[in-house]
Amino acid sequence: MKTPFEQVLTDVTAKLQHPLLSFSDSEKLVIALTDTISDTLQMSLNARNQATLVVSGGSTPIPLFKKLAAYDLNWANVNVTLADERWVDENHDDSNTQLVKTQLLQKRASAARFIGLKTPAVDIDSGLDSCSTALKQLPQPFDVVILGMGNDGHTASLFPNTTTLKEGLSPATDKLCLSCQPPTAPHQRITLTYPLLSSAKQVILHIAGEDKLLTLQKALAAKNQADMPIRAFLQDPSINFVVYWSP
Ligand SMILES: O=C(O)C(O)[C@@H](O)[C@H](O)[C@H](O)COP(=O)(O)O
Repeated sequence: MKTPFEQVLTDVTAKLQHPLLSFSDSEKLVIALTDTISDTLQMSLNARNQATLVVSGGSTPIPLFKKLAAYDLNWANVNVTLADERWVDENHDDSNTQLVKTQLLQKRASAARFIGLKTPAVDIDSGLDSCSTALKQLPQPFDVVILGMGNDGHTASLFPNTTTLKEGLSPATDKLCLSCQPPTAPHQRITLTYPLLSSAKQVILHIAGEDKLLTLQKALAAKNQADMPIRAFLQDPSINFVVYWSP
């Protein structure tokens, strides 16, 4: 007899068009995900002598960052950038740049080349051009994109029902990044757009907790992407997208 929660997991797995890897705890997930990321980066280093890893902010990836930082890779040839950034200076505690520099770019990974999204521009919209120029210098498609998800269905800084969301999710946009003013979260944000994120060789949604699995179930139960932007990824069978979940 399945518990109600096991039924949610079964339902989500059945409805997803992409694989869901579930782990009994966060530590096991982090070990498996670190192996996947480092193998993919290593393949690219072998083939092209460089690799690009795109990471998200939030609290979920912190144990992953710590583990990855100690991994034996030629980090000097690895580019690291962000799926999104809050429009705050690096010394602000909400800065994703600060998070990545203090949690990921340590130990062996301190040799990696970090490309941030926050610029010295006076405001966010004036910063988009130089952000886009920096992103264009990175080899594309990216090797690995790690996304998180909020319980409102946002991912990166593609927030529900925001003014720039339609363009951010449009497969036809030629923009690499956009600004976003989330009504439900602090700070203006810069986010990479859906076509850029989703074109990565490997897109990983890293989520933890029963609440996130229920959010995923809700996202799979209807179609409107403006209400839950994560649906853009869930509904696209052409992308290489995998969900990693632990309680
Ligand atoms: O910088 C950010 O806020 C993000 O990139 C965002 O999309 C994050 O991944 C989710 O909000 C999940 O955050 P948690 O991991 O804290 O739940």
